[in-house]
Amino acid sequence: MSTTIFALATPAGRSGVAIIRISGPDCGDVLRAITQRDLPAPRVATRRKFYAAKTPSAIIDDGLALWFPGPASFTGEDMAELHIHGGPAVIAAMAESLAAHGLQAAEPGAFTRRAFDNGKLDLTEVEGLADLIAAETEAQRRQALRQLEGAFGDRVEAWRGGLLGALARIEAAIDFPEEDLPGGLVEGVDEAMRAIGDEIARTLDDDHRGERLRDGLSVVILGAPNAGKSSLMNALAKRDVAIVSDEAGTTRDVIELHLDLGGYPVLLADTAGLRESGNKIETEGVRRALDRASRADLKVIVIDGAVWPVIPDAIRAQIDAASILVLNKADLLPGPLQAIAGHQPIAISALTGAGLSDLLVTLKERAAGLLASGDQPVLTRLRHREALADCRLALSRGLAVGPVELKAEELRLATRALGRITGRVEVEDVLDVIFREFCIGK
Ligand SMILES: Nc1nc2c(ncn2[C@@H]2O[C@H](COP(=O)(O)OP(=O)(O)OP(=O)(O)O)[C@@H](O)[C@H]2O)c(=O)[nH]1
Ligand SMILES: [K+]
Ligand SMILES: [Mg+2]
Repeated sequence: MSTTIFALATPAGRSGVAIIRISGPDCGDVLRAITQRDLPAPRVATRRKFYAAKTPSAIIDDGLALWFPGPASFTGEDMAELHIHGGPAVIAAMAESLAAHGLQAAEPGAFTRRAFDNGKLDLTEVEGLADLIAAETEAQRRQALRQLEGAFGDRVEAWRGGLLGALARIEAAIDFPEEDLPGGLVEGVDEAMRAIGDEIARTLDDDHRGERLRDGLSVVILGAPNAGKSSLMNALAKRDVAIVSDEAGTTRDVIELHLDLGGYPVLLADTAGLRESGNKIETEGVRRALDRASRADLKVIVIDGAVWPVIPDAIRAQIDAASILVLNKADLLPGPLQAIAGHQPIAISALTGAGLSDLLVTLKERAAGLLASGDQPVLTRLRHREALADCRLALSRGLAVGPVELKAEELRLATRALGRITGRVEVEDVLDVIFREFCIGK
């Protein structure tokens, strides 16, 4: 028997309204007890006074109660919401009263765990829900909502259904050879395996766009000391995040900033100027800068307009397909710029703000090329990627083997890998499909 749990669903602290959620078998009894009234009509916000458990004549607060009888609730259990005033003392008194009625404070994620256990959400939907709550930009929100609505899980389940059908055919051929099986039974199995394997391969070949959208695009600002990297960081942040000075070697630590680039999440990093230095701390800063650069999705390489067209070798070495060249201090430079290593630099002045909008447009374009749009069901986690890769491997092995027993074993592994994604691995499924398709053992 499940326990009955409660938790504050709104952030801790002071707020106009706070919402306490309750889930479990004692929910209805406790709601009746704390309101000293009958249950409200299901899913209708109803004005109620809430009473203390230990001194039943004492009113804690006056608010709204909602009653969600299971199984048509988020967790599938009986649930309630108490909308109370969001003062710390009100919340504390309510929590104390619920605990006195025997309810347990919920662990993080406990409601969603119950929803999963009761089949209300599959694992990808659980992940979508977590991502939706964590989403900081529009594209992230759209991607998370799609996953919560089951777009990705449905695709995986459709593949799994196809493979279970193929497995059922093979199992029938193995286990019931005496049965009068329809002709051409095993034919088509390879075809299904190949078709689904190809679709999975296409899904895997996504350049990590969904994962990147979920995690945020990693963009690093690189350049020689005093090129104006921190000035650019501050200009993009529209505030003073990094120290700027005319002293070369000012920045040592990697300084991070979250940016919303037209709906795309970006983690921008300012770094130490790249140069050989006798200073231990600065050398460590340069090591950190290079480490960050090696893991970045994009590199904004800032070239110092004050020494243009001289570009130190350490900076030149960083120019590649992942870089955007920026020539800073354009206010000091007359005339047009020539391309460097095939890249046309964007002229900016971190000081005056000139050219920053051009840089932002380019950054946005490059981000759009690297990130999922949020509108397609995509892989958002390594977990999905690994399971799909396992599935695909099992399918290729299954296609390569002759004996049906071995083919069946690989198919089983393939479906199990997909089942891990949605969290629905069960042998019962195979039996279900066998009996439904062939009516064996009728
Ligand atoms: N004229 C002009 N000066 C600039 C511009 N951007 C930055 N500076 C100046 O250049 C100097 C160095 O700027 P920073 O932003 O500290 O340079 P940095 O690349 O972060 O330097 P380190 O952290 O030492 O590697 C400061 O004196 C800035 O005021 C610009 O667009 N025009
Ligand atoms: K500096
Ligand atoms: Mg700096």
